[in-house]
This record gives sequence, structure tokens and C-alpha cells, in this order.
Amino acid sequence: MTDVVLDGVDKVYPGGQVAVRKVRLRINDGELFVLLGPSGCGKSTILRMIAGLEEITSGDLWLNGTVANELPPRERNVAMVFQEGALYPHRTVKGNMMFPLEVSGDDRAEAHAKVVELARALGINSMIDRMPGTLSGGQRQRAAIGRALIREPSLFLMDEPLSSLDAGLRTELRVEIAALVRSTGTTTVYVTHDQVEAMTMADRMAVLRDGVLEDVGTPEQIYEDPATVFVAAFLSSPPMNLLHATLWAVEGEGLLLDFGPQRLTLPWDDPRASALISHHGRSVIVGIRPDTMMPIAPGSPAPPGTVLSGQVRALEFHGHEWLAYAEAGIPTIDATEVGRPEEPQAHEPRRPGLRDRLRAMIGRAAPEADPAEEHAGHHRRSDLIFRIAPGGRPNRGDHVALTVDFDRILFFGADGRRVTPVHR
Ligand SMILES: Nc1ncnc2c1ncn2[C@@H]1O[C@H](COP(=O)(O)OP(=O)(O)OP(=O)(O)O)[C@@H](O)[C@H]1O
Repeated sequence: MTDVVLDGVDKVYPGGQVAVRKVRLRINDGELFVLLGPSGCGKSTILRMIAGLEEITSGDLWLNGTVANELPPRERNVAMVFQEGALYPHRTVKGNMMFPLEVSGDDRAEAHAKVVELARALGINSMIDRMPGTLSGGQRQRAAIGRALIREPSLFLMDEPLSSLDAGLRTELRVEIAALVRSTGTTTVYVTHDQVEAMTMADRMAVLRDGVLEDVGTPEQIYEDPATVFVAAFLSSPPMNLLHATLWAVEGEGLLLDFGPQRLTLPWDDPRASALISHHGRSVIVGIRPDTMMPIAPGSPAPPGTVLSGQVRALEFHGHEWLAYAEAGIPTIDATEVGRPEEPQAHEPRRPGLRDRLRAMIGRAAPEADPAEEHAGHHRRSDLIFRIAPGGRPNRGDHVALTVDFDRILFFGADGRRVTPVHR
């Protein structure tokens, strides 16, 4: 069993590409730890540095209390599974799983018993005599996991092992993998870009962006109490409303959130008031999840400063719920644009991204077209997204007033960091 510590680890690839910046992280013995982040954020690089497949540029990697920067991979007792778990094509599943034990000279009968037991736990015992080419993607991944776990590594590293599988199989396998590694007690580091996978599997998780660790904690902590606006947005599905406001402390009234055409007033007795007051007169980002805004019955009175309103522009059926999009005239924030570290990459001229191309197609201004709307990462996608309770569905074109659950609003500064303390 092993604990892993990264102490101020940087990785700069030979061409000058900065992949990981000053990462400090402790992964405890026996933990199922997930590294989550968008493509290119440095997840695989961290995993490969832990495995010893990639040199550490600066900082220290500790394995079980010893600095391991220079330890050769074979002396780390680490097993790794990749997106396409590579199996020897000319060996059966059993042959593949036996291989690591044969190499280390284990007793054949004992090795065979071990393979059968693990294949049973992985649900592939009926196919251990088949060749990899005759298996489905999910079965091949199970066999690859079996081969990695058979020699009881002290550290198990998985790099997007489910990303090539279809959605149903991914759900099924993530439950099984989590149960299996927990039952063995093996410290596991699991890389994914899928927030659902991360939240459902992790004991604790880290969210990365541009090589920087944005947040570390249990899935509940990170979801309920995210450290940055990027983390809040990355984990929210349906997307969180991120609204641009100016905050004013108004004597006798409370903390006024001025969204331009609309306002909310946070009462003075709100526990976050003392932290927020230091932002008097400044830009803040207000995060409101779609399930924390509720349409009120048309015509019913609402005290001023307690509702946001808009005109329903679109309705979406999601099976278990409806979502509504309302035009509210409030500038929204693009979380991916807020609080980035300085450009990490040696730069080529920027190609238009998918978002720019889509904006061009649907006729919305690209950021360059209207820089005045883009500072601090906000742009005009003036919609409020909210969840509709069963039975009370508005129609497209209706004007709705939405009460906001103030307790669940999240406040971020213009730099993307939470204004109020984050508890870990
Ligand atoms: N061998 C390499 N040489 C130069 N740059 C590299 C190399 N490997 C990765 N990078 C760069 O380092 C950054 C981090 O890459 P990494 O593969 O760790 O990201 P990731 O989060 O695992 O992404 P993905 O989910 O797409 O696999 C990226 O910008 C990538 O282009």
C-alpha cells in the first residue's frame, strides 16, 4: 500500500510546453483519487510522472514517505491501465492475466487460482479462454484491469479507462471498478475528463486547469463549496447560471447585487455579508444553479430584491425534468475565460475554436468583435437557466419571475476565486 505526495511539481516538456505547474497534492493510502479536468490540463502528465514514465522538471514526488523522482518505474510497484487497455493479441484472457505472474516466477497452480478468482470478480470468468480480438470493448478493458491488478500493485493508475466505451457500459464499469479497487484497498489514481465519472467514483478528487490544481476535496465538498468559478462550472450539469454583477453595500437595505437591468438584495444577516462587504463597488460573479431558482405563480407578490425575471425563450425536455431558458438581459460569464494562469503554451496564431465558429454561425458576436463585453470573461448570453417543477410548465414567450434560494448562491471575485471562505 502506498501514499503519494506531489510537492510543488512542475512539468515542462522539451519544446517548452508547460504541462503542470506547482502541483501540491497528497493522495492517501488506499484512496480512490480522481484527477479531473478538460483535455490538455495535465492529468495524464501527472499520472505518467507518478508512474515514472515522465521526468519531473522540478519539485518532488514522494511514494510512501521517500522521494521517488529518480526511482525507475519497475521499482515503484505501479500498475497502469490506459484508454485502450493493451492486451497481447495472441494470448487468451487467462494468458494475458497470467503473464505478469509468469514473469515474476510465481507458482503456476497458485497463479491460475488467482487469475480465476480475479476474473470472477471482474465478471469475465466465462471468457478466460478467449482471444482478446473476440471480446467486446468492455470485456477487453476488464481483462486489461485484471492483468494490471493480478500482481497486487501498491499503486494502481488508470488513464481514462472507460472513455472508449458506450455510455451504458461506462456506467456499469465505473461502479464495478470502484468496488473492486476499494475491496483490494489499493491506492488508485484515476484520470478522467468526465465530471459524473469523477463524482460518482472518487473518495477525493482534484480539478485541474492549464496544469494548475484549482481544487481538491471530496466530491460533495467540491460540488457544494467549489474554490473557483471554473470548478463550479465544470461540475455543474445542467450548467450553473454565472451572472455578472456589481456589489453595493447599502445601509439599511443589505448587499445589493446590481445586474444592470435587474437586482437582488442579500440581507445584512446573511452569514456571507462580512466577507462580501470588502467587494463593495466591485465586480463579482454570482453563481446560481438551475435547481435553486423557482418560478413563482403569475401575479403573486414578491418583495423587491428577491426575484429575477425573464421571458422564456426555450424549453428542453430531459426525461426526468424540464429546463427553461429565459431572456433576462443580464450579462453572463464564461467560466473558461476567468482566472486563467498566464498563457501556458508557446503560442501559434489562434485558430477559431468551436465556440467562435458556432457563434459565427448563429450570428452572435465573437469575443474579438466586442471587447467591451468580454473583460473579466463576461459576454452577453443573456439567459437564465432554471429547472421546472413537474406540473407547472410555462410556455415559450411567457414572462416568469424566479425566486432565488439565497443560501445556495455562490459568490466569486472577478479573478474567479470564491469570495467567501472555502471549507475543506
Ligand atoms: N510529449 C509531449 N511533448 C510536448 N507537450 C506535451 C507532451 N505530452 C503532453 N503535452 C502537452 O502537455 C499538456 C498536458 O497534456 P496531458 O496529456 O497531460 O493532458 P490531459 O489533461 O491528460 O489531456 P487529455 O485528456 O486530452 O489526455 C498539453 O498541452 C499537451 O499538449
